[in-house]
Amino acid sequence: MKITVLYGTESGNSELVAEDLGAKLRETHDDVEIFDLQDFDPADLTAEHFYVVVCSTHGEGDLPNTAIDFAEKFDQLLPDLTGMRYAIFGLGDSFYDTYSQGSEHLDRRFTAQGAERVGEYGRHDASSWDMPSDIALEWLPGAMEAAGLALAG
Ligand SMILES: Cc1cc2nc3c(=O)[nH]c(=O)nc-3n(C[C@H](O)[C@H](O)[C@H](O)COP(=O)(O)O)c2cc1C
Repeated sequence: MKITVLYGTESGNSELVAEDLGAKLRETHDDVEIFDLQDFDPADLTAEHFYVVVCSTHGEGDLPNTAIDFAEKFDQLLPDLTGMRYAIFGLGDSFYDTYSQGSEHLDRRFTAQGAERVGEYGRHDASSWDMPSDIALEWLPGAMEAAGLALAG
């Protein structure tokens, strides 16, 4: 199955996570693409692909810069996402009351349009000592198992 990694970021952490998850996925899958959400048209979402979504939180629990236009276009289009499956990994900082809510704006939109989230909702807390990619790479195998997709050990 084709896998598309989508990321929304403001200061680059989610991009690094997306690149590292993409590299891990490419060890097992031939067809893995990675897009910044600002370069991705919501009309291109399809049940033919499995999506791994990585997105941070900015403002007060808001989407990061590179995801804002995508969300606006999505709301105009309201694509039928029936049959589409995705896993999601959110970045945030538990210092904020609005911890990790940025990615949830995408999660809500996707499920409202009929897509199915699989696996645990992944999260990285910038107040922890952990590197975002380390936590994301620990999260990925469970998400891929829930999706029924293989991953190199
Ligand atoms: C100005 C600013 C506002 C932020 N607001 C929130 C927030 O409301 N909730 C949250 O959980 N994290 C918040 N964060 C933390 C970021 O989500 C976190 O640092 C994340 O790793 C950034 O990822 P990115 O580089 O992909 O944008 C904020 C960070 C900054 C700099």
